[in-house]
Amino acid sequence: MRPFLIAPSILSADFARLGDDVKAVLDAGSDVVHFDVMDNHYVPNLTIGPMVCTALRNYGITADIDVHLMVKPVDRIIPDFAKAGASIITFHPEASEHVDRTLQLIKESGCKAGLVLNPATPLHYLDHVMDKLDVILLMSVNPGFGGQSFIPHTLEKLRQVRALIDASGFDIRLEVDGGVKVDNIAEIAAAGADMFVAGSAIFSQADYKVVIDQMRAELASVS
Ligand SMILES: O=C(CO)[C@H](O)[C@H](O)COP(=O)(O)O
Repeated sequence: MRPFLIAPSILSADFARLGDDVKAVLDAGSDVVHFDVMDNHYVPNLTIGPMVCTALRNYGITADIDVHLMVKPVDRIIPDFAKAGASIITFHPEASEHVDRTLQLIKESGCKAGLVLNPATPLHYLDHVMDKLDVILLMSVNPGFGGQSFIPHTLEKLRQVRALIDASGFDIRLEVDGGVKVDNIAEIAAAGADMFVAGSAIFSQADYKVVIDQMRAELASVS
């Protein structure tokens, strides 16, 4: 398994001082900035777009930015996010008319590409596109809001996707998003995840380093 990556979801960051907050969470030892894009159409919430991604890059954020598109349609916003400095772009297959074409568009834009599966979305969406995926993101809550509880059946889904990835031989990250905390991250890693999105668990704490160190200590116990 590759090194575990911790990706704070800036959905729970302080938007009034976003640059400083993102810098703080990276300085505290996290790896990747998870950037949640919601359109009040595909999901019932409205967040941030490419201009905010550009602003973070202009502010000096050099870490990978993992853009999770919860928007429909997806294709027309992809080149804008690539220009804005996205490193990874993931989308929900139900939000794309042509999943293969959308994956290709992300790659042609120079970003890594991934599919996101909601808690009730079947794994068959992965059929025929494994060779085009850099990331598979399993939602462990229904998308739209931070601070929800981890849905336990995600553990079995993670085990199934881990087996699919290992059997495929492709180099694909298995990311999980929603309700990830210090007290469940080891169990989630043991089920096969290697990239962990955590919003409220990190940003609700006064000292981000304490909680990130605790997550790393939990992950160290997983072989
Ligand atoms: O995509 C998301 C919601 O759609 C968020 O990234 C996710 O819920 C993370 O927040 P938390 O760690 O607080 O559950």
